[in-house]
Amino acid sequence: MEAVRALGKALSCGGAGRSPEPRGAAAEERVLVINTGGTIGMVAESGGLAPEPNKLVKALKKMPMLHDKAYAQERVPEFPDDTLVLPLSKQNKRIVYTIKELSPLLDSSNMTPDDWAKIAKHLQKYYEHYDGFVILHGTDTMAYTASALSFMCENLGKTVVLTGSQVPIYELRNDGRANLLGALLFAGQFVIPEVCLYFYHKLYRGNRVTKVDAGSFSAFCSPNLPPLANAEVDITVNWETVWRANTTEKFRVHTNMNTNVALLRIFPGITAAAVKAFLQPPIEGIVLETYGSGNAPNNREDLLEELKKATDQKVVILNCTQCLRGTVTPVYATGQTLTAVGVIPGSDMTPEAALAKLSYVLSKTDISWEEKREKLGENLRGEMTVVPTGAKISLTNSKFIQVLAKFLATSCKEDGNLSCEDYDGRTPLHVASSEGHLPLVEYLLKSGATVYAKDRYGTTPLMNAVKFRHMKVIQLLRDTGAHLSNQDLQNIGTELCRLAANGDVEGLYAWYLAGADMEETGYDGRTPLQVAETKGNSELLNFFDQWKTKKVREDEYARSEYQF
Ligand SMILES: NC(=O)C[C@H](N)C(=O)O
Repeated sequence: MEAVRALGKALSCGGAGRSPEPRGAAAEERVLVINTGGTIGMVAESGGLAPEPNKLVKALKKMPMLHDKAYAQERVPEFPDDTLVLPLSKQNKRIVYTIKELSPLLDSSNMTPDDWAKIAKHLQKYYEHYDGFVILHGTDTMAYTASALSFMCENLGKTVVLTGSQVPIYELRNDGRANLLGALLFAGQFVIPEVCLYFYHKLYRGNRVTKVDAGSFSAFCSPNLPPLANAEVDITVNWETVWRANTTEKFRVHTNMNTNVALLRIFPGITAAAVKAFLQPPIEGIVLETYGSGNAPNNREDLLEELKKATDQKVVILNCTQCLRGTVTPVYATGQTLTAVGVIPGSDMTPEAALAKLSYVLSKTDISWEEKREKLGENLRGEMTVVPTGAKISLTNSKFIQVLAKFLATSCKEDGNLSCEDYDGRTPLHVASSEGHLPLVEYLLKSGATVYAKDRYGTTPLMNAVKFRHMKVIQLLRDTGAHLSNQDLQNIGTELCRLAANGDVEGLYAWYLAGADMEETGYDGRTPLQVAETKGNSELLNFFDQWKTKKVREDEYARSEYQF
């Protein structure tokens, strides 16, 4: 934790009295790059291409498109050794990125669910310290990792982008530079709260991709969902497609995936003995890769019997098509037979996503076998297309959005996106938080608005709520995962001391709820409590008393009768 704090300090824009960064500089966005290996950082060895540890940062520092040396040298305080900075982007942003190299670096063919867990734990550990995340990964199993992480990351609110390359970044002609740059720009400049995969100018939903080409820079495709964004002459985000967590719960990772799962691809003449052997314990779930729109022979009693026996034994069988594109439908009798023996239709999921989903759902210990089967048929992370049942208010209903936007007195530029911004980059959530409109804040969060949106000045909805002291809104935003950024915490000690000097208990309380450390010292080295003690204000001392004796419990405060 200390190391993280130190890093935060080094990356924050300077202490009191220091010039924070080169004059006139743009806001800095911070991205953590987790390097797991893959071709992007490989060198040729006698046994073939293999990842080379401790080489990437040094090499990137010599690439002007990936490191602005002049800016880094002028920067006060200086960046740590593992931290680089991109040249100023067209959107006037400075993306500062830190590279964490996992050990050992892996060819992705060597990866296992333990490695997915390791990545997920890093995301959890550093979640509040960075605006976005890039995961450098080999292409061979990138679609599996992206799918798995999409389920393991629950209530994700920040952008996570996997990328890699087909040719090492150290070679003259390579795709690594462009892929890394694109991934950094998306992770640092957009709140796309998904596990994404960026490759060859396109940002995809991670659980929708599959590797389709071993010899092309365009290695991936997303057969059943258009890209989330395109990085061509302009960067265009397809906001209508972006998945929203629609939650007021905090980010967490689920890492104990069930490994008793497998993929079984049927083929003409497959024997019942092979299927039987495959379905033996400890197997708990399989993805059955079938023909066309989910078909398997319905004239093979022996085969169907083995499948039926397995589902009776509570083995979960999820049906996916072998076709690259298309979906499992109940059009054919040969498909319906499978459903009759207990096989679950898997819609248009890729086998990679279906396997990861199976592994995730089966690992849940708090739900029954029937509930697990039900969950597998639900769209959990945008991994499959479901035909909506019943009329619901749709976020794609632009009239609805416009009415809401009007109500919020903001001008909405993009239809159907509750995180759309006005000229100053303010979203409806910024406005509702400033106004202290709790039901509306809750509604927006449950409708997919992001707590991590920043306006033109880098201000978040949480800071708006702190400024106008809307305690319950602060609490709700915090519950949803909002946190103070380094920019917010600049000179925080001095601000808290100022509030203490003014006897402003309400102001202190707002910062406290937002997560500020009440022990930060001001410019003169005193803590807010020391300032309060010299004041002798009883309400102030009472506040600090409660804080000190841990009587001030966040949830009690926000929801209780405590009145200022
Ligand atoms: N292009 C690549 O990254 C392939 C490599 N074998 C890997 O998956 O690690």
